[in-house]
Amino acid sequence: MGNVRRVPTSTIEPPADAEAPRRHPKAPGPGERTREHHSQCRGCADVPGSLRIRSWVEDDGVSVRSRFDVLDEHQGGPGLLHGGLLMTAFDDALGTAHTQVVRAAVTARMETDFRRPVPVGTTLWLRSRVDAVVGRKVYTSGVAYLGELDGEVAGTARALFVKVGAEHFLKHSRPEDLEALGASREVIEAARAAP
Ligand SMILES: CCCCCCCC(=O)SCCNC(=O)CCNC(=O)[C@H](O)C(C)(C)COP(=O)(O)OP(=O)(O)OC[C@H]1O[C@@H](n2cnc3c(N)ncnc32)[C@H](O)[C@@H]1OP(=O)(O)O
Repeated sequence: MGNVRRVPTSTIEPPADAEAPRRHPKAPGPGERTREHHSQCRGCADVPGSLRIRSWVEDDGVSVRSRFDVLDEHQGGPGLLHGGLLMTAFDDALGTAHTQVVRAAVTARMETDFRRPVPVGTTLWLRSRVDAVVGRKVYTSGVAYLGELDGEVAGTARALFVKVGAEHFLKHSRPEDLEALGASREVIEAARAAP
């Protein structure tokens, strides 16, 4: 297999004794609309090619509900939502749930069950939550419903996010995107030179 990195075999089931997650003090409160991940995010930003997912914080301050209007441009099979875009919707919604609890984390692993086809014209509602945080690992899960919250289940997903610091982006993002966010060339170069 040469240089191919071994795929981790650890489960994404949270440990039974993990503590319940708590809302980050700077995260939006119950009923509030959540912030987009980034101004160019293809999940939630208001830009061409985005799924334009909108999310709101639930009463517990940790879970979120998200709305995804399925349009012609989201087709896979004729008149039906592309499965990869349902995964994108879950990635975004679960990623929004994690920002209620931790500042920055990236998707390490995600599992999706596709239960029902989703016709174009449907509004999908997703409920997403953080189940546990253990060290850098953030365990999340979610359900997508057809037409209304708690309607027929279209799919379910679980994802493991891993907390990262600013150096993750300083090392890997395009320099011009970092500079647009205010990072200096010196800071970017120093992060890239670090081991
Ligand atoms: C602001 C965020 C917005 C989010 C919304 C949208 C989400 C996204 O699109 S994120 C983009 C897609 N994801 C990525 O690009 C991530 C690419 N991967 C990486 O950068 C790295 O592999 C990363 C950061 C996940 C982990 O690397 P690294 O920091 O070296 O940590 P590492 O030591 O390997 O793993 C930490 C722990 O997670 C576990 N882990 C890591 N990957 C996996 C995996 N795929 N499956 C199961 N467990 C895993 C490890 O086993 C380890 O567990 P333990 O602490 O118990 O030993």
